Amino acid sequence: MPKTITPRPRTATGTDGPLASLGGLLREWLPRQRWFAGKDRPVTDLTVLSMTELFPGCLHLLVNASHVPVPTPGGTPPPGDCYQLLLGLRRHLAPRLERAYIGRAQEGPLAGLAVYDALHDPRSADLLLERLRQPGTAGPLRFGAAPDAQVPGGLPPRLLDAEQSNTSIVYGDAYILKVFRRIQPGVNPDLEVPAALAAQGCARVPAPVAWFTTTAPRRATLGVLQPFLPDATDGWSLALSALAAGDDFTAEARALGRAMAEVHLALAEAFPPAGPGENGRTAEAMCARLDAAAHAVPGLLPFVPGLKAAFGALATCDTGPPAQRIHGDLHLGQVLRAGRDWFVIDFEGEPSRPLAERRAPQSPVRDVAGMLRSFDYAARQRRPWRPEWARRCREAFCAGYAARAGWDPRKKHALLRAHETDRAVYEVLYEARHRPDWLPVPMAAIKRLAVWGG
Ligand SMILES: Nc1ncnc2c1ncn2[C@@H]1O[C@H](COP(=O)(O)OP(=O)(O)O)[C@@H](O)[C@H]1O
Ligand SMILES: O=P(O)(O)O[C@H]1O[C@H](CO)[C@@H](O[C@H]2O[C@H](CO)[C@@H](O)[C@H](O)[C@H]2O)[C@H](O)[C@H]1O
Repeated sequence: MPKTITPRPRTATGTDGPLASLGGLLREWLPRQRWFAGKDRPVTDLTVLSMTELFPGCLHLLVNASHVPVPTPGGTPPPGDCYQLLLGLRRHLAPRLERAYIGRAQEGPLAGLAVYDALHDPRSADLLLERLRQPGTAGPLRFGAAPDAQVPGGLPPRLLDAEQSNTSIVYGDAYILKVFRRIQPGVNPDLEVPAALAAQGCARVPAPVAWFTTTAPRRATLGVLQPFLPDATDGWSLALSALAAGDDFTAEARALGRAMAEVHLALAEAFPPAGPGENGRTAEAMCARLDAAAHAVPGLLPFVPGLKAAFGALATCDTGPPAQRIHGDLHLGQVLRAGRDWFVIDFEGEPSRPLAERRAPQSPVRDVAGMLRSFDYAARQRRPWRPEWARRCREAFCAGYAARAGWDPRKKHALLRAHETDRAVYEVLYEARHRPDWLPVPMAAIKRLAVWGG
C-alpha cells in the first residue's frame, strides 16, 4: 500500500505551503501521463526538487517520483525518476483548458486555484517562446540560443496532440519546441547531437536554434527549439498509407537507408569512433537486459534460452563496424520526408536507458536493426499482416544503407540478429508499460527470433 505523500520541498523560490497543496494533486495526475515511465510500479513519494516562478501564473517544477524498489536480475533500479512540469494556476479555467486540468489546490497560498498543465495554454506557450528569444536566467533555469538565431516573436503556438515521450509545441509552423518530460542529469543527446551534426554541415537533421537548461538540483537539458519542417510527413504515416493502398515502399526504404548511412557518417566525424565494438561485452549487456525484461514481462520467459543463443552468437563473431555515436531509438516515427528528402529527428535514444549509456558509442547496426523492426511493426498493423512487404522494405533499406556506408548490414548476420533481438526485447518492455494492446507485435518477433535460423 503506497504511503501518504508528504512532499519535502527543496525549492529555488517556493515555500512549503504551495508545495504541500500540489503534491496530492500531482500524485494522482502524474502516473496517468503517457510520458510517465513508472506505470508498472506504485509511486510512494513525490518530492519537489526545484520550483521556479517562470512568469506570473506559471510554475516550473522538477519533481522526483519514488517507487517501491523492485530488485531485478539487472540490479535494483534507481529509487525514482525526475519529471519536468509547467503548472498553470488560475482561479477560473477556460473550457478549452479542461483537458489540461490537474486539480484544485485545497490548502496554503494556492488554495482555491485551478492547477493545470501550462503547456496546453497558448498564453504560457507564448511566454515560453519569449523567454527562449531572450537568452537569460530565471532562478536555476538558463535560456540559450544559437549565435545566429533570429526567432520572430508572436508565432501562434499549437500543442502537438500525438501521444509521445515528451511534449512538443509548434510555433507558426516555423519552429517546434520539445519540452523533455523525464529529466536525467547531463546534456541531453537531442540537443548535443543535432548541434554537433549542424556544425558538420549535415543537413539531414534540423539544427537547434534555442534551448533551456537547469543548474538545480543538477545540470540538465530541459527543452530544445528547432526549425519545424512544415510539409513533412513521418515515415510511419507514409508506410501505413502505402500498406493501405497496397503500394510498394521499397524506393522510399532505399532512400531512407542512404539517408541514415549519411547521418551515421556525419556522426562518426562529429564524434570520432572509440575503436572496435566489444561484442562480448555488448552480448553480456543484452543478456542482462533480457533477464530484466523477462522479470517484468513473464511472457518472455519461455523464449529466453532461444534469444540468448542470438546474443551468444554475437559474442563469438568478428567485430563489425566500429562503435560510434548513433541515433539510439531509430524507427519510422523518427524520420520525416519533406519533398524528396528524408530527415532524422529525436536523438534522445531509448528514453528508459540511463543518459550515460545513451551517449556512449554503440554499433551503428543497432540503428539499422531499429528501422528493420519498424517495417515489421508497420506490416503488422493490418490483417492479413504483410510479411512480404516488410521483407522487401528491410532488404531495400539495407541496400540503400550499404550503397552509402560502404558496408552491408545484411553481411553482418549475427550482429544484426543480436541487435534486432535486443530491440524486440526493448519493445516488449515498452509496449507492456505504455501500450499493452500492442504487445503482440514485438512478441511475434520474439517468437521468430527465439528459433535459431528462423
Ligand atoms: N523538426 C520537425 N519538423 C516537423 N515535425 C517534427 C519535427 N520534430 C518533431 N516533429 C514531429 O513531432 C513528433 C514528436 O517529435 P519527437 O522528437 O519524436 O518527440 P518525442 O521524443 O516526444 O517522441 C514527431 O513524430 C514529428 O511528427
Ligand atoms: O516516443 P519515441 O519516439 O521516443 O519512441 C518510443 O515510442 C515509440 C512508439 O511511439 C516506440 O516505437 C515502437 O512503435 C512504433 C510504432 O508506433 C514502431 O515504428 C517502432 O518500430 C517501435 O519500436 C519506441 O520503441 C519508443 O522508444
